Amino acid sequence: MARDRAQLPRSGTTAPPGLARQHDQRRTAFAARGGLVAESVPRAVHPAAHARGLRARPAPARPDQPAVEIGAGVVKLRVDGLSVRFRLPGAVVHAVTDARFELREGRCLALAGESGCGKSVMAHALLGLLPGNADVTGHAWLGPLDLVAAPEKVLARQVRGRMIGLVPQSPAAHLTPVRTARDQLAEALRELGRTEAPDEVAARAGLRPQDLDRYPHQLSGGMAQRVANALALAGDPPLIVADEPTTGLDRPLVDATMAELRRLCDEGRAVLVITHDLRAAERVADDIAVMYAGRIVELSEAGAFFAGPRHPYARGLLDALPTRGFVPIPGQPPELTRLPDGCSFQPRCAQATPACEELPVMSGKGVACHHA
Ligand SMILES: Nc1ncnc2c1ncn2[C@@H]1O[C@H](COP(=O)(O)OP(=O)(O)OP(=O)(O)O)[C@@H](O)[C@H]1O
Ligand code: NI
Repeated sequence: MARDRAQLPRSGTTAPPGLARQHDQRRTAFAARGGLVAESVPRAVHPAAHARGLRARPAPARPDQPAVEIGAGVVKLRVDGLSVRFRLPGAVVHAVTDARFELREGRCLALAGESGCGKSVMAHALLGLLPGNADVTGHAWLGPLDLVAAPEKVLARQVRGRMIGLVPQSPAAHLTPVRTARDQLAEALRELGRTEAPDEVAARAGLRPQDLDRYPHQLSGGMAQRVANALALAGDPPLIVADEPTTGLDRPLVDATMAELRRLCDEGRAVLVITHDLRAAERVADDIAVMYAGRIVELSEAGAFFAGPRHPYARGLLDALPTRGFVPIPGQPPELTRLPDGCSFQPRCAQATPACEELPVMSGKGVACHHA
């Protein structure tokens, strides 16, 4: 994965240290409660609802854009024109632009793309976990509830942990260092009003009772991952968001984690897995969404995607895999503060023509490219 990371340069801007820290504190508080944020988390750490009140530039409306229909099953989450902007002094980061996709029960959607393309920001937008300098527009329908418009109280009491479980990026860093895994799981269960014993929930995530006696620094990467999974599953949510669940794991653990996510799907949950690792995605995903510079540029069923991706960027990502030629994509992603007007991939694209000066619209077949 270090190799995958090396091939996939970070795009866009980096959050100033203060903002990044604020963001991390909130994620930590969230993950330490098993993807649950109860009222005990200070309000100051939850400015997302406030941020939603300060909407900036809405994403351009696009009535011409058809919905991409993939897969069967009941829709659990419908993301419709979701955009996220971060206000920085003198600049605006276009982190996510006009995202549209559905998560269905029993299906796993993998969200792939180079580092910095907006994957985690999208996940955090769904959970109301963005910092105060974020403006979120569009909709994310969880049944009749629009997660974008929902007040923080509703997200905290009804959504996080109960409806949507988050497996955070780098789980070890998100556990409270001074408390055992059992303690943290017990607290999450208590806050969710669940009566199961921590050992029972942990067993479902592949942990032995003695593993729960450990403090975070005593957990291996794989065990910390399982503790994070157990925390995310504590409230038995129908929808799971796993943000890079395999980063830093060796291949057998990657396989085990993906098998676990697959099992969650097969039990009827809807799973969104964010990953750099297309090989891992291939093992678990029913559908693949490829993001580039904040936009979803291809959305396909996994079988069709791996047989022949249609967007030139998606092809580039596959060709960059060690198993598929190891050919890196030339160039760098654009700064998210200065996106080109047309296709963002155009400067790196071998197929670019003058037509690419115009923004390609996502087609009904799930690809946003003038040449697909
Ligand atoms: N609080 C913030 N303020 C300003 N910019 C931010 C903030 N948080 C994230 N960003 C920017 O938003 C963009 C998308 O970040 P995001 O974390 O979603 O990337 P990612 O696709 O998850 O990457 P990775 O694979 O490295 O985790 C990046 O350019 C990042 O620097
Ligand atoms: Ni991320």
